[in-house]
Amino acid sequence: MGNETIVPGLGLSFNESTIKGSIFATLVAITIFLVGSYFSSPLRRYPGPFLARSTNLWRLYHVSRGNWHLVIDRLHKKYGPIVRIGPNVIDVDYPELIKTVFNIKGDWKKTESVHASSVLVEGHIVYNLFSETNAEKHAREKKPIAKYYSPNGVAPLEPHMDKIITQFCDELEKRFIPGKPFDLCDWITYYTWDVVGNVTFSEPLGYLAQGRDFDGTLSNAEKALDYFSMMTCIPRLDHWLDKNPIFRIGPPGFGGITGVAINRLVARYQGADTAHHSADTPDYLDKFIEAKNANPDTVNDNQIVSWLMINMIAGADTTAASLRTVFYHALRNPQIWSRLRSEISAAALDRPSSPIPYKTARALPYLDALVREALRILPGVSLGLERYVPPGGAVLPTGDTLPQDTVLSFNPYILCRNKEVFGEDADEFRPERWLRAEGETEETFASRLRAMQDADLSFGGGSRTCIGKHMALMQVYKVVATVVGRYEVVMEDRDREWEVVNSWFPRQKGLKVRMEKR
Ligand code: HEM
Repeated sequence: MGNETIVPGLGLSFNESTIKGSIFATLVAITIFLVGSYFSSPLRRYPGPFLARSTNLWRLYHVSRGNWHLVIDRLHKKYGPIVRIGPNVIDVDYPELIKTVFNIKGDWKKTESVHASSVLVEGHIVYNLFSETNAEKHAREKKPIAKYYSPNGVAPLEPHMDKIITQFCDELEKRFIPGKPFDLCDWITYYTWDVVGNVTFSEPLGYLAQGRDFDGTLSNAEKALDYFSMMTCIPRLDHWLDKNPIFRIGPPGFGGITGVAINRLVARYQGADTAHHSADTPDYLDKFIEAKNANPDTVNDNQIVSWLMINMIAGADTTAASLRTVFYHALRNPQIWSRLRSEISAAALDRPSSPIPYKTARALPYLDALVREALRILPGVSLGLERYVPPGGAVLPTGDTLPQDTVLSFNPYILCRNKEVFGEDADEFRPERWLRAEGETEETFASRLRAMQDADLSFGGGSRTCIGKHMALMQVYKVVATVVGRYEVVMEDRDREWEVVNSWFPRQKGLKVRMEKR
């Protein structure tokens, strides 16, 4: 008999040689599994880290560290345009494939990687406009409301945004002028969440007024997004964790936001929110009720709550991430800020008494270049957008055919840095790349611009393109133009890099500024 290990309390005893034997058998099994999956996969010819070929845990580990964009960038620099990042997943840097994959037909289906951002209702998982992967169900959910997010659909929302931009400026002036340093990152978050509240319910959610995450929603959202980002790697895990009907082990739920959505819906039906809501300036809740009335057989109140929630969950942090990038780079590079200021002055927009109209802001070429460059250098989604290869397989630019159901991952962060499209300085922040260069012919510029636009996946593409794009852009252009027109803003420490945590949406921290009125 060898040495025995006794587990107190359980009355179990293990023989030392049995333990060693079990460890050895487990190691052998793991090795056989790793080697087996390495040699048996049709993707074995594609380069990538050894562990990534056998398990998605490798990717999950890196995504959980919040620096996936840097890891995948390094891997593409090392291996080239194709990197195997999972047993059945390859990440590709082929802008020429975007039009084929992100098409209107939707035959390249979204993978289950987005399923975690759903809810469990009475034991059933309920998907939303973002996480629904079934093309027919997705179309049914999108059709009744798509028109409210088109450029014409968002135009009537401008007064709602004006109200919040005015409040944003008032709060900053009251609290920080003259010259008191504050973190612009936090205030941008309060701004975008309040805009979403106001365009959706005609009432801000209250973060600007309170100057803090008073109800914990913002920090809950951060934790939920961290969780979603990890579940993109092994979506099945979510069934055991957050969607476990017996014992839920997930991130904090969106109970607060769900409560807000339900309460506002009930208040609207009862006419109890007339203190802030007027039919003259309709909001999304009005539109969703209109959609229900027009489609009584397919739209019910649960659907309305789902649409309301998606506005908040998908609309605020994405826009905040992009807006922070605009300000960070404009403030870090004094020549960018000064060129922007000159453009605003030349357009007679200095010290505007009210928020600058979207149409005016959109017509400023340098501001436009700045926003495009910010969306390029750090896209609001910097994880891979995954699609299944459809029946019949797919041919890569290399000539290789990929079998049906292989997962192709397109990371906007990578595609937006493609040197063939964006130039050798693609890693640098340079808004001028979006403008016609000196000596460049109109035709050359037009074709260069088209190539850059075609490679830009910052809002996704095709049938699953971002529904909130026009709303997000309106928020961004208007507030940047208004702030630059009104204030002198200086970054506290221009040499200090900020911190970027790449969650489902990138989260930046550390943009300390001081402001003065112009
Ligand atoms: C600058 C801000 C934003 C960025 C960078 C952004 C980015 C994206 C991207 C890349 C996708 C495609 C995801 C995929 O293919 O898997 C997407 C989809 C989506 N976005 Fe946005 N988004 C922004 C703002 C918004 C806003 C304001 C809303 C508010 C409604 C929104 C709602 C959605 C929805 C519902 C989808 C799924 C659309 C579908 O599958 O039909 N987004 N977004």
